[in-house]
Amino acid sequence: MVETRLIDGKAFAEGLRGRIATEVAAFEAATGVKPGLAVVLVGEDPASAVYVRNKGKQTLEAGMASIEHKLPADTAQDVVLALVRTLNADPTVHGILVQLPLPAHIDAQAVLATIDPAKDVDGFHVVNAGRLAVGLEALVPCTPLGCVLLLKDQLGSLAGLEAVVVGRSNIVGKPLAQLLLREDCTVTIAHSRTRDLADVCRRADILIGAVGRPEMIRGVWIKPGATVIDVGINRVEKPGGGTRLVGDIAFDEAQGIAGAITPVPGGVGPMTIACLLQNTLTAAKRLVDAA
Ligand SMILES: Nc1nc(=O)c2c([nH]1)NC[C@@H]1CN(c3ccc(C(=O)N[C@@H](CCC(=O)O)C(=O)O)cc3)C=[N+]21
Ligand SMILES: [Mg+2]
Repeated sequence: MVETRLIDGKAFAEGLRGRIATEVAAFEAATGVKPGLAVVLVGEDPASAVYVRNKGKQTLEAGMASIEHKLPADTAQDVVLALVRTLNADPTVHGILVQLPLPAHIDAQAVLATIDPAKDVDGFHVVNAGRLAVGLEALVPCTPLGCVLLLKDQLGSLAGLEAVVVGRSNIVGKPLAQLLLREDCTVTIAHSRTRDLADVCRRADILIGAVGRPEMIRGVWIKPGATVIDVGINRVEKPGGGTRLVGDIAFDEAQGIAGAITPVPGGVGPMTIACLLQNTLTAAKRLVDAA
């Protein structure tokens, strides 16, 4: 039995946001440019509205400008594309985030492809995905970046470790595998069709849940002492009524097995927003250097 450490992503993210705020102030003093983040929200998904509000608040707290565009759910795709082009051309905007998911009548790939890759602070444009894959300077997706920052804080060097990423999405699983490769991990991407998933997970020194299925990864799938990162944010019904958030990992079962684990909430989620602010500052610096 090991004592399982809690990885406090909320506290780490707070510290990171403080360091970013200091850098933003120095950048503005040196260049006269205040980094600006534009967030586009189409429709009224309540969870998305909460995330967008948190992003706006933390952007302002970091000393950056927050530009919010809220469009009705029935907005035509051409209108969204025209807004993105306007933001691409706006010199006060250094980062553009179009909140996903988009309503079904809008082709998300077409919208992402329209964002200037230099302002693509989500790192979802194919140019940034490709640049990450071939090892060029890129804007890197925020959730994977946050996971790697937590892992390096816990473990120091990740070189040679076995990492298993459960989940193959374009926004988490695939870019996270690329980042872990860059850290010299031995990387496996597992998913819903993986055979003997429990055995694959038990190989992992670093186990990452990014499938979006509540508590799917069980305690006995974890190698004793492994570092476990839970990307899942699933809202589930409580037995007595109401809802609560759970991750993709059965958190209670992991106690006494995992060496360390991120909680949900308070783990990866806050790191995602901190990394978004980091990417906005990075984009602003590169845009000013290129001007
Ligand atoms: N273009 C785009 N980029 C995104 O990065 C993006 C997106 N679309 N669509 C939605 C998802 C989700 N997402 C989260 C960000 C922060 C928390 C977060 O801060 N969570 C807190 C609070 C959770 C809660 O209480 O609801 C926590 O885990 O502790 C969660 C989820 C970013 N997303
Ligand atoms: Mg996923």
